[in-house]
Amino acid sequence: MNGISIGLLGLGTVGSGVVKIIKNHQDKLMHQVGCPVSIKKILVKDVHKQRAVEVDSSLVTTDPDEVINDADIDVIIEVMGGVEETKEYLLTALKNRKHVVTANKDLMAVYGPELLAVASQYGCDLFYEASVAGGIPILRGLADGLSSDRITKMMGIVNGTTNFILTKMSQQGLAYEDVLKEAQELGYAESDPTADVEGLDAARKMAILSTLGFSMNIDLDDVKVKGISSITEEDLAYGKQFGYCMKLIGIAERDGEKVEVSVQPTLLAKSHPLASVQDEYNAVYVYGEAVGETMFYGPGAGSMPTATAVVSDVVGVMKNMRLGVNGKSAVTPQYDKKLKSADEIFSKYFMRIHVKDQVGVFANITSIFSDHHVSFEKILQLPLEEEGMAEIVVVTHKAALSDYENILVQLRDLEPVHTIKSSYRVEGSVKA
Ligand SMILES: NC(=O)C1=CN([C@@H]2O[C@H](COP(=O)(O)OP(=O)(O)OC[C@H]3O[C@@H](n4cnc5c(N)ncnc54)[C@H](OP(=O)(O)O)[C@@H]3O)[C@@H](O)[C@H]2O)C=CC1
Ligand SMILES: N[C@@H](CC=O)C(=O)O
Ligand code: NA
Repeated sequence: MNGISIGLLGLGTVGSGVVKIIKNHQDKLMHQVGCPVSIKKILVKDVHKQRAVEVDSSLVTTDPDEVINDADIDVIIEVMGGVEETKEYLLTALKNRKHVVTANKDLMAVYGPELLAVASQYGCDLFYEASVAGGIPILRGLADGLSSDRITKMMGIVNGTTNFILTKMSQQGLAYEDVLKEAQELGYAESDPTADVEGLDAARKMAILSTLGFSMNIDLDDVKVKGISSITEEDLAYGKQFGYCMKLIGIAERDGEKVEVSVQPTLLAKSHPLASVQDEYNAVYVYGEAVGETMFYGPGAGSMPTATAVVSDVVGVMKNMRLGVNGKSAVTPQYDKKLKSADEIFSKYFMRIHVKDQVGVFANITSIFSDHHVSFEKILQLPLEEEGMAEIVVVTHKAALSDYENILVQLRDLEPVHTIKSSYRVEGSVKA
């Protein structure tokens, strides 16, 4: 090979990191792949925009055809985001027999299987390491490092923005809106941060992760999602008092042939390995039948960490080129999808409710729990400032999700119950 030409789609946070790594690590890249790597064309929306990195203005274009249809370009790096239009660009590129590297979880969570099939049909690689947990090599960890094992559980802090927000809120008492703004300024958040704070970004990553880890096509719609925007200071304080910390956790668990996948704010026992993951850092805890516990930790967002994963994928493409095995690494899922029903999903739960402070209320509430065979691990009642009102906080023992949901319905119908203020999944145990 005389050299590898790259077409870059996007020159924002990640794209500028890619340009810097290709420029600054040229020696290392040459050594790994045996030829120079250069960027031939860069697609942007606005050619006049000030960039975080210096690029020759002749490289920059607003015409996608100059990139995806350029016969001299070998590899397309897609770091522009978007779904439908972007998918069309990548399909064109693959059909033009260009290898593709993408950081786009929105795209891969929905069209991943289709794009991978087209890639292998045209003998091309399609790598997407940066789409899950930014700079952490988790997809390679699952596809290569743990390929001989049977994965039964994955728990991930896979969204840097929300972990940053929850860390600053609980450790420094900062306000949600202020910390979100800081996460946006630091380039962690998506251009519209709704997907971050409402859990959709993490859900997309969990769909990609569980599809690979469980070798089963998990669709985005299969992932139950709840975000962090309604978490209050009181929830964080009670969590702390009980020995837990609040994290947005993606959980993918397999029992036998059936799996569950969800993303939700979770109170984690402080002794859990994921509890120490702070700020914008991500981590994925993976349990395999043979290997036991493993944890992959690192920066899940930001320009240079994400660009590292992108350029490492390019190195993967180039190594495959030398071996003549491009397009052969995608493995079709081994299993048909089987999802657990609500009576097959078990967890502990935290609930905070406001009730009228009158005779018999406590007994009414506890009898609803016992009618559904759910017992308490912890329970607390405190008077509220409002006259005649009390707050009850419980942590249950493990219960079926179906039972817990029925309890919530019955509590809402119980006259002395004023509001169910919050309800969260709980992972791990805290002893007194
Ligand atoms: N930021 C992060 O930490 C991470 C991001 N990702 C993913 O990487 C991708 C890029 O993210 P990020 O760099 O943060 O995004 P930015 O918004 O910073 O950059 C997007 C770039 O793409 C260009 N672009 C967007 N739409 C079009 C279009 N229709 N036509 C031409 N150019 C377009 C923009 O052009 P212009 O500059 O002219 O507006 C910009 O340069 C996304 O898929 C994101 O989810 C993945 C992991 C981490
Ligand atoms: N917005 C995402 C960026 C990386 O995927 C995050 O905050 O994790
Ligand atoms: Na990654």
